Parts: sequence; C-alpha cells; structure tokens
Amino acid sequence: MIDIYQQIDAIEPVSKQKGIEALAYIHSLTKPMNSLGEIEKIAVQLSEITTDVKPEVFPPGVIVFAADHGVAEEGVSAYPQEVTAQMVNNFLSGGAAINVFTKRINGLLEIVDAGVKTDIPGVRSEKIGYGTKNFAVEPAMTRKEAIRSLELGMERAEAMIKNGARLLILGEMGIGNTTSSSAIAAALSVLKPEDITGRGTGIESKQVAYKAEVIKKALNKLKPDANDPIDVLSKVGGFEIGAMTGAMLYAASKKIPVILDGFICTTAALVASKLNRHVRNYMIAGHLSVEPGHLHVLNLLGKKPLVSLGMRLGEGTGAVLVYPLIEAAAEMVKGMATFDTAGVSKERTIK
Ligand SMILES: O=C(O)c1ccc[n+]([C@@H]2O[C@H](COP(=O)([O-])O)[C@@H](O)[C@H]2O)c1
Ligand SMILES: Cc1cc2nc[nH]c2cc1C
Repeated sequence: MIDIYQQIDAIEPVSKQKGIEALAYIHSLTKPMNSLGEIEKIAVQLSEITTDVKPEVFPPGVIVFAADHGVAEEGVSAYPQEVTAQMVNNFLSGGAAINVFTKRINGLLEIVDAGVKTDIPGVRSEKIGYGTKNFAVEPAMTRKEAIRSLELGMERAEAMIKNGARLLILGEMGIGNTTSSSAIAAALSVLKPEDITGRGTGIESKQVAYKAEVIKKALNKLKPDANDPIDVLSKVGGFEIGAMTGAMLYAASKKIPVILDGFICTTAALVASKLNRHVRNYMIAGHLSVEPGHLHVLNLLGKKPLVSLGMRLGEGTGAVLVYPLIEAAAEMVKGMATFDTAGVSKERTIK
C-alpha cells in the first residue's frame, strides 16, 4: 500500500550540483558553446532529475487514464459521453493515435480505466466510480475518492517504473475533461474561467461562453479551497486527472522525468505542484496545445513548451511526439566525443 502523503514528502529537490557538472561536461563536447540550444538545457535538467551526468530515459512508459465526467450532462463537449468508453476500446485494439505514436518510440503503454461510466472488458479496471457527479449540481467526488485517484496514479506509476520505464508520460481520455481542467485551473489561481475556457473537442464560440458560465457558477457554489488542492480535485476534478497528478508525484519521488502533454495533463501537473513545491522541476513541457488555458497553466508552472504543433488531442500524444528530442538530449551526452578525445581545437581565448 502506498501512503500518498509519505510519497509526496519523499520528493527531494532536484540536484543543482549534478546540473553544474553536466553543463561543464556538455561544454567539453565537440560543438560550439550552447549551439544545441534547448537540447543542452534538457540534458542539464535530466541530470538534475536523475543525478546522473549521463542520464538514461529509455524506455519511456506511457500511462493513459480514462474516466467520465458528470459535467458532460451540461452539453459542454462536442462529442457524446459514450466516446470515452469507445476510445478505450480503440486504445485496446491499437487503433488510436497514442498507440501509433507510442509504437514508433518503442514505449511501454498501459491503459487504465479510472472511472469510465460503463464496464469495458479487457481493460485494467481500477474504477473509482462510474463517472464523476455533475459538478454544476454537486461536488464531482468525495474527498476519499480524490485521495484514491492520487493513490491509483501512484500505483500505476510504481508498476510502470518497476517494469523498466526510465521516463513517464501521462495521457488521458475523458469527454468533458477540459471543463473540469478549466475549473481546476481557475480554482487554483487568479485566472478567470472565461480566459481559460476553450473549444475542447470542438464546440462553437457560443457554447464556449456557456461552458465558462457553467464553471463560474460551479466555483461560486462549491467554493473549492485554493489552498487545498485535494478539495479542488474533489469538487471540480476528474478521476483521470487525479490519477495523472498521483503518477507525476510518484515519478518525482523516484527521480524519474515526466514529459507533460496538453491542457488536461498540465492542469494535473498544476495540482501536483500545489502538493509539493519540488515536483515541477521533474517536468518537461512537451507541446503547446490549442486549448487557450494551456499557455496560462504552463506559465503558472514556469514552463516553456518545446514545440507548438496546433494539436489538441490529449491521450499523451504531444508528449510522445517530443520524446525523441528528450532522448536525443540524453544521447548527445552519452555519444558525443569531447574536444580532447576527438582532437578538435577549442574556442580561441582572446587575450
Ligand atoms: O490535450 C489537450 O490539450 C486537449 C485539448 C482538447 C481536448 N482534448 C481531449 O478531448 C477530450 C476533452 O474534450 P471535451 O471537449 O470533451 O472537454 C479529452 O478526451 C481530451 O483528451 C485534449
Ligand atoms: C474521437 C476522440 C478521440 C479522443 N482522444 C482523446 N480525446 C478524444 C476525443 C474524441 C472525440
């Protein structure tokens, strides 16, 4: 049994000392100083996280948590709620984008039912409930369920790491979960619902305004406590969001890097950052989603995304697509020759 509070307390600050050592070594590699730009910064961060100047990030482990959202009843998504279960079946048969992209990076992949509305044969079933309650009417879940969602994420991260994963990517599937994410982000910051609510799967502008209104009213009614991330999660969160938060916290406690995906994943990271101040240093922002709240939440975390591809799919896809850049950063340190070993002349020093 994992004690979530013990696990959260076990997260150490990343090693700035290893980062300094890594940077000195990177400067000895055969390239003009800083010429690999962001790749060098990633390599330094990987060393800070893993406490290894020559970090290993292969194989990557991808965990996709799926769950339903009661707030979907409010008509806040472009797709019907059944799509959550239908997409889980698609994940299981290998036909979704996350299957295709994970295969090309030779990643490990697990699909977890954290609370889909219907039973799905063949999936790893860890249901916390059959969907959350509609938070426009009542709290999405109990505090106990929110804590269980964190614990579930920790359990699956533990299993994935025991299976050999050296880096984690957390993905999600849940119709209605952009509404939940915008509500969480607004509850945990000074951001206004109307500034961080978007089209999600593709609703029209008029519906976006209504979606922001649903969030605003729910926050006024339920009054989630900004200083208590578990209260926020229980009142307006989702089972898959809590599970992603838990998995991120667990990864950090084991010095395993995490690549962030889109808006929902980054909101789960924001919740994690409110539970432990060091955890954000274990995260690398992958891509910038089209969902307008994403940039705001990345800014709250102090993160700059590596690429912007006009994506808004979720599932962990954006993070998996940038994984090769992170792998390349680690390979650079391990594979490149130094000026000394290759007999290449160093930068001239002007006297
Ligand atoms: O990752 C993102 O930034 C992202 C942005 C918009 C939508 N999604 C995906 O779309 C679903 C949520 O959209 P919605 O409109 O039902 O709230 C959910 O399954 C997410 O994986 C994901
Ligand atoms: C088809 C579909 C696939 C998805 N994958 C993640 N969110 C999704 C939402 C929809 C609608």
